[in-house]
Amino acid sequence: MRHLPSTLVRFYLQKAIEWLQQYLSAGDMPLHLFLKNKFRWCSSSGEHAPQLGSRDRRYISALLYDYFRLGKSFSGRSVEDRMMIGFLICEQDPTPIIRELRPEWLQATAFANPLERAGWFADFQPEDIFPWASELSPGVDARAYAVSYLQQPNVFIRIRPGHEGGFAVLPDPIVRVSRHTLAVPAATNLHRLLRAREGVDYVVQDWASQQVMEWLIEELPAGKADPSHVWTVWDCCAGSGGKSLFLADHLPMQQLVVTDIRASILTNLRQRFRLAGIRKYKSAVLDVTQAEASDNILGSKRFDLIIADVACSGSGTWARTPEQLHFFIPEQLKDFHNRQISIVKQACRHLQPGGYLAYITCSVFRRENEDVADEIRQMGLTYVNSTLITGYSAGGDSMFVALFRAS
Ligand SMILES: C[S@@+](CC[C@H](N)C(=O)[O-])C[C@H]1O[C@@H](n2cnc3c(N)ncnc32)[C@H](O)[C@@H]1O
Repeated sequence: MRHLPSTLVRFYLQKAIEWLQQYLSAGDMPLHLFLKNKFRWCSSSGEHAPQLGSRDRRYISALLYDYFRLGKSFSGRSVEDRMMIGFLICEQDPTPIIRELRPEWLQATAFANPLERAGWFADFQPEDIFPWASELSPGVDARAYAVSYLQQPNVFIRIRPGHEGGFAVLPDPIVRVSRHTLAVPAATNLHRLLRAREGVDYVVQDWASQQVMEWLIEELPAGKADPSHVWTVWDCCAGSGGKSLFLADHLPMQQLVVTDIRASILTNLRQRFRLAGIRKYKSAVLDVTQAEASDNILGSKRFDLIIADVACSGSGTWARTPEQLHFFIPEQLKDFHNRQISIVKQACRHLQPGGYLAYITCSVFRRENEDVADEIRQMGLTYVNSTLITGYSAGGDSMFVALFRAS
């Protein structure tokens, strides 16, 4: 149990509240970027700004993140109370701050887990954290999902096939989830712990994302009837290439095309592909909703597998970015839904007869998952199967995947 001087504790709280107000009026930029800019400003503004060491940054960041982890719960309380409650519930050792600022709550620190600590407050209801339960996909446990916000999710590693040897002995705190999946608490310095090379021997990929791809490989004829099939694949919203990297490691491909609307993310993808030794692919910046632009890039090319890991609310990952809970309004789901339909509609024009479409989201909302899947059926594709990966119960993200086949 560390001791912090009273003036320092009060300084952390004052800074966190001041920055919270600035952050809320700045709009919905990612909190980690806002904090990065703030810390950079502090270290470059000389005597006009407070000089913050790594411990100071840790405490101020935790106060802000924990405030957002409460979601819509404790909404009748003051900002300062909510920040203190969040810190008490979500931090492993909240005593240095609580002892100084809310000594009357110290009893609650005797409980080990966040939910028990939260339950110590009479005005806490887990369901209040995430009050949009009626919008969730069937199969999402609203309470378990809401409670998952109280803890920072783990980081997951996927060991690339053929590179397992370097992971026979795992240093603390790395935990083996399965043969190819490892978990570590967020903010662990992996490069210091592992000799294995990131990007070469392993990639950072969430558990849910790995589960989705394992499920997909099993559902495709490659996993079942026809292991000799060599695939032509278009990853139309490829991002930094997590899904394509998985496919390249597990599916025989004769052609891989990756596109994304953002040039910057494709730069990242190319770097990851280079490290992974993947050279046989084509990449292009493309807004898939634009038919003419797609035709310019793809011509009349048709694929036997299209991965549409579409832009979505990202609600399956919000325990990593709890500030999103604050900014979310359910009306946004309509826009996401419409964008998803228009991506899929255009992408499907490049599907081979008999080819497969994998529709993927990192969302827990029915509007983005089952409702879009229903509309894909109405477009004339045959539904094969779907699954919801409820990563909130495994300390990771949650995702939805539905597989369709063109006639
Ligand atoms: C969920 S992310 C993809 C993650 C990626 N598949 C992975 O596993 O690393 C969705 C991506 O869709 C891209 N995107 C959004 N709208 C798009 C559009 N109209 N056309 C193409 N890409 C789009 C975003 O830039 C984002 O990178």
